[in-house]
Formats: sequence, structure tokens, C-alpha cells
Amino acid sequence: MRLGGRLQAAIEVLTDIETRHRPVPDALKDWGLSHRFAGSGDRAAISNLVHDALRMKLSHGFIMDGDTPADLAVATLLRQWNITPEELTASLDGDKFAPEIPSTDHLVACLARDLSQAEPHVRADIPEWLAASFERAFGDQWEAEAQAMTARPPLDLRVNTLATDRDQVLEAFAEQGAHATRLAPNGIRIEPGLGPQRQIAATSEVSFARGWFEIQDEGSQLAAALAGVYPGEKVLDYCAGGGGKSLAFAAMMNNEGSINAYDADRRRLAPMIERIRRAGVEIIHVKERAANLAGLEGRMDRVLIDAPCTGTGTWRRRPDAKWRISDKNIADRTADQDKVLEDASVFVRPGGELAYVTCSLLPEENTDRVKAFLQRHPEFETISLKERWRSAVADADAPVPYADQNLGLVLSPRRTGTDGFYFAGFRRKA
Ligand SMILES: C[S@@+](CC[C@H](N)C(=O)[O-])C[C@H]1O[C@@H](n2cnc3c(N)ncnc32)[C@H](O)[C@@H]1O
Repeated sequence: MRLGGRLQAAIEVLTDIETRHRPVPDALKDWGLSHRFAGSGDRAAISNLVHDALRMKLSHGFIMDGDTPADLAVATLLRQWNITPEELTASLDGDKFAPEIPSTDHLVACLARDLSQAEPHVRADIPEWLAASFERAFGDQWEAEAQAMTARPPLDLRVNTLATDRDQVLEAFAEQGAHATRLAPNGIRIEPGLGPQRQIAATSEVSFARGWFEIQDEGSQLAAALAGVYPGEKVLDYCAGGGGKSLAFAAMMNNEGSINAYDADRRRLAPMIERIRRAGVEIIHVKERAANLAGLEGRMDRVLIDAPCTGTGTWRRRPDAKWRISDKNIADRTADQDKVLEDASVFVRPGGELAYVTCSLLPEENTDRVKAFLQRHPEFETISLKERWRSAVADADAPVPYADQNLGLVLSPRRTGTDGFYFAGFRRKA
């Protein structure tokens, strides 16, 4: 397919997403099923176009003075793929599969529009009603922080030190330009491609089947490292999901001690069984039911709450989520967060620690929850995270996260080059 056909396809997928409220992966899959002639390169290009368009929906709309799927897709090529109006017109000329697009002069005029005249949330590419929360989280840096979330994310791997070392995995991905992450000591980063370039399928590699690595954002690796687990400890991962953090803990603990992995939704735990096997982990005990945790109350050295959240920190990966979030989502998640804090904290032994993590940047899900928890539970005190950060990261001179009122740490694409994460730690007074 030429650029014109890919552009037309992206417009069709964006229309499907908008009119039928389809999740992006479903809309892309449907398009693929009804256009079987499209090759993998075409599919990757169309997926990139759709995701990029959604990342900058509002500012594209301002520049184009319209936000139809065609406006967004064309703006994506001009503003994110750096194709000039003249190149675009020339490349679509005579292509019978290409959509009609505005004249070159019109596109040049669009690009000349002054984005600084747009409202702040438009420049920041976030829903207007969330601007106040971003401002609360980042003060006068909020717009730049939100803008940084419009970029494509890298692919980060966590090297499984139970099976190999970082150099060996770096070598396995040398052709893809893999490099060591600056902050996470066992991380590897493959930078995102440009324009139509497709991201590598790391999980199809032999090194993955060998258990050498897991796909895990550097921020998630750091959140696990900040929990500060040691070999021999008794750990509870209370919202374990597919086990990303549990597996990271097992490697940090060098397969010594015990990790109880629980999740209220036991179907989410299922993939962990295969991941445990592949990684050569021996200390994770998957707990399918809350009743299986009976007897562990007051006995855990560390309890991790990787809380259910709105996922605003992962908007680079799931840009449509940015336009779907509602105040009801936030209210539902904050209620969940209070509940997991209540339910999980009972497992911490005197002197033991509770770690609270979200992949959200909203203070409603972070600072507010932590403050409310501390008010309800004077038997817990906050732990100092400055030292913890220094021992968790590979490069002590690397960028530091925001310190959230001395209660937690905030990682973000702009500040730490990771997904957005929040980490707070508490100790049960002895
Ligand atoms: C952010 S995800 C966990 C991701 C996982 N820790 C990882 O690293 O791959 C949050 C998880 O919390 C679980 N959850 C939601 N409410 C819960 C509750 N009341 N008790 C325990 N788990 C809960 C969800 O099912 C979901 O799997």
C-alpha cells in the first residue's frame, strides 16, 4: 500500500473508533480482517497513524480548524511524521486509493496557525476538565508534562537476572539499537520508531522463550525496586494481576524467601503461571482466593499494592484512554484504592512495610489516598524515599522524580523518561 491507502485506512479506523466507540485494538483488528491484502508493514503504519492521531487530537483539531478523522490523520502526517504539505500532495497525486485532502496552500496555512493562541488544555492535549488535576500534580510544569505524554513510548525490557545478565540481552537486541536504561538497573530500552516504522515483536524472540526478559516499562521496574525487597523476606503482592511486579521481586530476592501473589480477579492471575515457569522462579505462590491469605495477617515483611487506577500515566501507550476517562472512573478507582489499602495493610507485620503504587498522575489517586490512609491509620508512618531512590537507581546523577509533598514520588515521561507512576511507602510502627 502507498501512503494514500494507509491514510484512507487510518481515517476509516478513526471513524470506527469515534462513531461506534470501538476500542483501538478492536477497530484495527476489524479493519485488518476486512482488508486481508494489507501486509504487516501496512498494518503497523496504519496503527501508528491512528495512535499518533489520538495522542494529539486537540492540538491537531486546533491547527486544522476541524477535528474530523480526516483532519486528524492529515495533521498527524504533517505534525508528527514531519511530511511537508508539498510532499504529501505529491505523494497522494494519482493514487486512486488516497482520500481527498485540502490543497497544499490550505495545509501550509494550517501549519502556520499559532498554537500558543489555543487554550492551555488544547496545547496540552488533555481533556479540559482534567487540567486542574494536572496543575495540582505538576504546578506550572503541568502543560509540558501533559505534552510529553503525546510522544510514542519506548519498548522497555526487564532482564531476568535469574536466567542471564543485561549484557547478554543487550547483545540479543543489538540490531534493534537496544541500550541500557539509565535508571532501572536491569532495564533495556528500544526507542520507538519514527513514522510508519513498526515496533519489534520482542516476545517472538528465542531469548524471550528462554526467560531472559519480560516486557516491563522502566517506571514499573523502578516502582518494584523502590519497594526495597530483600532475599529471604516474606512478601505479599496484593494486586498481582499478570505478575509483572511479583516476577521482578523474585529476581531481586534471588529466588529466596516467599512471594504471595493475590488478585481479586483470578482470571488476571492466570498468565502468571506460564511466566513463572519461563522465568525459572520458585518462590511465587499464586493465591486465587482471598481466603487463601488467611493466616498471613500481621506476618508480611512487605506488602505491595499495585493499585487499580485510571492509568493516566500510560496514555502514551493507550491514547484513546485519555479521551474516555470520566469523573465516574476516578470516583470508582479512588473507592477501590481506599478498599485495597484497608484490606492489604492488615498483612503488614510490626516494623514491616506497605508500598502503594499507581500508574496514574492524578493527585486524587495518589496524594489524596495516601493522606486519607495515614489519617485513618496512625499506626503507619511514611518512609523516607530519598535514600530508597538512590539505592534503587543505577545512575545516581540521573533525573530524580517529583517528590510529592514528601509523601510519595512521581515518575513521568518528561521527568524520568518512563510511564507515569506514583510510589509511596509506609512502615507499620513496631
Ligand atoms: C495495576 S493492576 C496490577 C498489575 C500487576 N501488579 C503487574 O505488575 O502486572 C491492578 C490490579 O488490581 C486488581 N484489583 C482490583 N481491586 C482489587 C481488590 N479489591 N483486591 C485485590 N486486587 C484488586 C485488579 O484486578 C488488577 O489486576
